Amino acid sequence: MFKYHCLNPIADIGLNKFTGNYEKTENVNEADGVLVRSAAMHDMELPEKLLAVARAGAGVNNIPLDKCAEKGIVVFNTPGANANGVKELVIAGMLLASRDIVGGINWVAANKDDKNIAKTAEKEKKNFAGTEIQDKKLGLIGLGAIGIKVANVARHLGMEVYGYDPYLSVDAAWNLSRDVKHVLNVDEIYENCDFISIHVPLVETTRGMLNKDAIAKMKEGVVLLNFARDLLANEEDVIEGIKSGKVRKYVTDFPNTITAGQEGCIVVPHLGASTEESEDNCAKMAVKEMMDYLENGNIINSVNYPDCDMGVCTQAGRVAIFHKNKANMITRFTACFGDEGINITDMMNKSKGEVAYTMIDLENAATEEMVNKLKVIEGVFRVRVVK
Ligand SMILES: NC(=O)C1=CN([C@@H]2O[C@H](COP(=O)(O)OP(=O)(O)OC[C@H]3O[C@@H](n4cnc5c(N)ncnc54)[C@H](O)[C@@H]3O)[C@@H](O)[C@H]2O)C=CC1
Ligand SMILES: O=C(O)C(=O)COP(=O)(O)O
Repeated sequence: MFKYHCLNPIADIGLNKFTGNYEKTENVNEADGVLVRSAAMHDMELPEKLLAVARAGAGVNNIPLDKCAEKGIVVFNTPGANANGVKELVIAGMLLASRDIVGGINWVAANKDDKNIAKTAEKEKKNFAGTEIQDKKLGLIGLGAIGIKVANVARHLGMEVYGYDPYLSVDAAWNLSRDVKHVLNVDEIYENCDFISIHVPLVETTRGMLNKDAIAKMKEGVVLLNFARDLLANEEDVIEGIKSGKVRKYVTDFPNTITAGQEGCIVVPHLGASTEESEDNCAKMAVKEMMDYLENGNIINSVNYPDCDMGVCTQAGRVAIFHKNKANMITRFTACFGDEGINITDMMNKSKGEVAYTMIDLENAATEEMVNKLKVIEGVFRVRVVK
């Protein structure tokens, strides 16, 4: 029996995929797996028993990835599962920045008791007029699951699209409209685009990349859209840009004390992935990944361990070892079984950066003694008897 805990509400359609072998627990300390959306986990004590964290979503900056890796806790996310939800809101963001739709709606609500509202509206509407997005230039920083979708739909809306992503995957390149201008220097986006939308993960190298130096290179009246993470922008610099007239609007999905209620900022309460479809997709994918890992030891879509998939174990035993990615580890692991005369029928070793994962199928189940021998090998973080 496995136990799981939800740090955020997770869609039932996903949770219902758990079989009778799973039980929900309100006590995180007794959970084998944790499901999470945006709950902050950095200050959380990681329970000793915990084997896996599945983020029902894309961004994992709320999870201590390295700390989890060192404890042999696999962190998963759900690539692409909420990308369409975000894409649609980015398009809405461009439209909200182009015309004062919100101002207009508020005006109507404030004048609801005016018997002549139909007539007055015709006089007032000039105050909420704007521009169109067709034929404007859109620059996308990051062409992953979301960036590609925004690029392709913007082309259909008649925009000229520039894309920048130094790590563009082959899969992404296949899915990207041929009409998107792929630039190799982000400055080309800053210098040419009327709308700039950022879709990269928040990591040390991307933190604060939309700052005053970047803004200085941009066109007068640029619209900035941030549906990725607030800390990707130096928002004090963005506010300066708005005050000076250089930045026409800043559309962000991440309210904070810098942007909330600020003139020129259109702030949405982190609604990018809050659609029925995205929530369902993410929940289903997160639960599937967690079950495959808990039951079979297979890792698919992890952000802190390599993918490693040996299917369902048909042998008597399966052992999974989390360890440092360094020389001579496999020899030492195999010796632990060889010394006891246990035959290894299959094995797989994969690495990701400084960590590695080894799965070993055995003709006989591993004994406690063998597991203890593996645990004391220098560089081993965790040994898990899957079967
Ligand atoms: N507002 C919301 O509700 C949501 C926000 N997000 C945020 O959006 C981000 C992107 O999501 P996805 O597109 O699904 O992720 P993804 O992993 O599919 O795409 C990210 C892309 O950014 C690229 N990249 C990394 N560093 C870069 C750099 N310095 N310059 C340019 N490109 C760079 C990568 O090569 C990758 O193609 C997430 O990390 C998350 O922070 C994601 C989903 C929902
Ligand atoms: O997937 C992401 O990165 C998101 O930002 C969505 O967050 P949420 O699941 O809506 O709390």
